[in-house]
Order: sequence, then C-alpha cells, then structure tokens
Amino acid sequence: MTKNSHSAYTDFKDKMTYSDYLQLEPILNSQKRLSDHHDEMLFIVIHQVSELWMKLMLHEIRGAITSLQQDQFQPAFKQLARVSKTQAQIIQAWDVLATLTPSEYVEFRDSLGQASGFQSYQHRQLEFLLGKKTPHILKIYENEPTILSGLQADYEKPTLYDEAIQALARAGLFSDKTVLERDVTKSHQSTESVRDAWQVVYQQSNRYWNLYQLAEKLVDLEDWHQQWRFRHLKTVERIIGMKSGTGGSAGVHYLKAVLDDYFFPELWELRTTI
Ligand code: HEM
Ligand SMILES: N[C@@H](CC(=O)c1ccccc1NC=O)C(=O)O
Repeated sequence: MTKNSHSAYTDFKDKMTYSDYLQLEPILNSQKRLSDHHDEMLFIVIHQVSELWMKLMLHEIRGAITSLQQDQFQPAFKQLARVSKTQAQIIQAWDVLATLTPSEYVEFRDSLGQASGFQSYQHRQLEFLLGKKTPHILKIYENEPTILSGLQADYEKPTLYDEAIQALARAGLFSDKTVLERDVTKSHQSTESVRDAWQVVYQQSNRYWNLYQLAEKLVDLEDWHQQWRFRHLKTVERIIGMKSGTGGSAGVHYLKAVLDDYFFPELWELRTTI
C-alpha cells in the first residue's frame, strides 16, 4: 500500500490513536469490582496482568515449538529466553499481592463465590504445552465449548519437551521408539534412555552446543515455573492460612501436594548422575 492511496485502511490508520491500537477501552473497562472494598482492585489487576503475561508466554512457547521442529535453534533460544524473562517478571506480582492482608481479603473473598485460579485455562494451556497432561482438567470446561476446544487442541499436541527429544533423535543421540512414538496425550514419564542422551549432551557440550543450550533453557523455564508456584503457595499461606480454597481444594495443603511435579525430569536427574 503506498503512502498516498486513499483506502479505508489508510484513512483509519492515519487517524488511529494510541488507545485504538492498544484496545484500551475494553481493557481499562474490565476491572469490575463485585464488592465495594478498595483492595478488590488490586486482586483483579494482579490476575489480569498475570493472564496477559501468560498470553505472551503461550505465544512464545508455540513459536519455540515450531522453531525446534525445524531445527532452528537460535530463534527457539530467543523465544525461550523471552519466556523466562516474562516468568521472572510475573513472579514480582506476588510482592504486590502480599500487601493484601488476611483481614482485607476476607472482606471481599465471599464475593468470589467458587471462582478460583484453578480454572485459569491459560495456566492449563501452559501446562499442556510444557508437558503436564491432566485429562481431568478438561472436565472443568465442559460448559465452556470455546475454551474447551482450544484446550483440547493443546492437549493433543506434542509438547515442547517432545520436540526437544525429537531434536536429540535427529542429532543421532536418541532412538528409543517407546519415547519417540509415545502417546502425547499422556504426561511424559522419566526414562533412562532420555537421561542417558541428555547426559551425553552435557558431557560433550562442545560437540552438541545447540542441544546443550536448549537443555539449559528448558531448565531455566522449569526453575522459574517452580519458583512461581512456590511464591503462590507462600503468598496464599500468608493471606488465607490453612483455610480451604474457593475452588474446593484443601488450599495450601493442595498447593503443596502438587508442587513436586517436573516437566523435564531427566534434565534434573542428570545433575545427580553426571
Ligand atoms: C489472594 C490471592 C490468592 C489466593 C488466596 C489463592 C488461592 C489459591 C488456592 C487456595 C488454590 C487451590 C485451588 C482452590 O481450591 O481454590 C489456588 C490455585 C491456583 N491459583 Fe491462586 N490464589 C491467589 C492468587 C492467585 C494469582 C494472582 C494467580 C495468578 C493467575 C493464581 C493462580 C492460581 C492457579 C493457576 C491455581 C491452580 C494451581 C494448580 O492446580 O496447580 N492465584 N489459588
Ligand atoms: N482460591 C482463592 C480465590 C482466588 O484466589 C481466586 C478467585 C477468583 C479468581 C482468581 C482467584 N485466584 C487464584 O486462585 C481462595 O481460596 O481464596
């Protein structure tokens, strides 16, 4: 399109404002408090900001999966580095939320009903793309067909880690068909053959530099993810103690129980065996 052509597109673009481009009207009119409690604004904004960052992370992880499928390691590294920087950013939100005291929170907690972070579908999409495939999660969205079909699609796709293992195979380091042709709708289980292959990558890093760097990017990502969960747990403990959750779980007890899951178990195990 040339600069002087007078299409509807150019007219619109010439007049487009900052808030048009960023769709600020819908975004900034979406903080609807259900109570008249002052601190509910903080609660809503923290969640919305976290969801926006999750949107970016999903975009970058999808990009990294596509890059890896084509053995394009450099773009994949850039995308994964951006994910980790975003994770570092999102963790800071807990410091802001921790300014909410138990007495402030109980004043508007009832107005949340049974809603819970447990239902964050972008969080579940992240888990699916990273490798935690929990079929019972899909049931939560039975009555929300649009969300369900998006989630189902990610549930059925190979994960970021599946693609990393395929890259190991293409490099001639891995050939175990039980892993390479696994049912990708299940969570990956730690396997000795996978650990052995990554161990070779670490021991001969000069020869397998791309895979070595990829492994460390995955460890970064998992490390940050665990830190996010730990900070969630501690912030929740600080605000609601041992009360049960609005989502029906045992609250902090539940969050503790699910803390010890790994997306990329062999990359952690090799630290012991190497
Ligand atoms: C006062 C603040 C918060 C409290 C008291 C809280 C409490 C809880 C509790 C008790 C659960 C367990 C499920 C349940 O029974 O409800 C949970 C799960 C969850 N929360 Fe929060 N939360 C808070 C803030 C946040 C924020 C800011 C996020 C960011 C989006 C978040 C994301 C999640 C996610 C993703 C889960 C599911 C975790 C899993 O199943 O592994 N929460 N939260
Ligand atoms: N599960 C929380 C409620 C909660 O935190 C929440 C409620 C509605 C929307 C997002 C929430 N955040 C994270 O779990 C609680 O038990 O207090």
